[in-house]
Amino acid sequence: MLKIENMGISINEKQIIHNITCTVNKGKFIGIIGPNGSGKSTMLKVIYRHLKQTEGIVTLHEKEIWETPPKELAQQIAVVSQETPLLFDFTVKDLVLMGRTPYKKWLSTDNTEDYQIVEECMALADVSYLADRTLYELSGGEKKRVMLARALAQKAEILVLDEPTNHLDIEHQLQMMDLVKDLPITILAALHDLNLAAAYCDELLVMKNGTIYASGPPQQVLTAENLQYVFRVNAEISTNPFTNKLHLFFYTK
Ligand SMILES: Nc1ncnc2c1ncn2[C@@H]1O[C@H](COP(=O)(O)OP(=O)(O)OP(=O)(O)O)[C@@H](O)[C@H]1O
Repeated sequence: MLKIENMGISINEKQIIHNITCTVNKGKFIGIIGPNGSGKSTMLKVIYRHLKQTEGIVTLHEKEIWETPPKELAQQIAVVSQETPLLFDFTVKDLVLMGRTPYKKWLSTDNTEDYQIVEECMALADVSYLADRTLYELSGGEKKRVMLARALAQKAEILVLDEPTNHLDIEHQLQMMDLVKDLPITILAALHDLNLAAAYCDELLVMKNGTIYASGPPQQVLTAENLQYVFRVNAEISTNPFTNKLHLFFYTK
């Protein structure tokens, strides 16, 4: 269980996020939504230890994440961030294999199991056909899927995704969401597409001005009133006739 208590972070004396308290239960798909600049990425960066909180604590299995050795944490939390690493000369296969690093001892070589996991994760992320290409030769969406394959190869119990569907065409957006939804692990994803968030997430954290404004199942938090207050748009709440999931229509006037 991931627990965040009174967490906040200030950068150069500017408070970016504050008073974040939430518990993420095992196996749940948690969506983080909120307008631009509301603090979604910053909150995720603290969770995957890219930034250190200046207030409060973040624990995984009751242990403060900053007390966990990096290798051990990498076995527990995998990330697909918004940035692509500058590893342009590596082939896709090699990049995905890097996901196995947290399981390696000093100077140990990759084994059959590692290669099997790499093949399996490339297939899941639909990038097997790119295996021998370098990152430099890929489109934005292809890179995103390669980064997902690498994160999957990490076999972590929590997968953090910062705008995972950004750059993806509609087929790959749905494929990505279907894939992560079916994983037997905890997912924490910052999402801009509120209809995807409504359709796939078990719970949503709605952020505004650096803190959590509302949280709960999509039906509970995606109300016209909340959407007007948080996103400053009008919304008609409906149901997708094909999936039976919540569907939102937006308008401004
Ligand atoms: N390193 C930094 N130094 C100063 N301010 C920062 C830094 N990183 C983020 N911020 C500011 O913190 C706020 C929250 O940023 P963050 O990237 O977390 O928002 P977000 O909700 O993910 O936004 P978006 O939807 O646009 O990706 C923004 O106002 C941003 O300008």
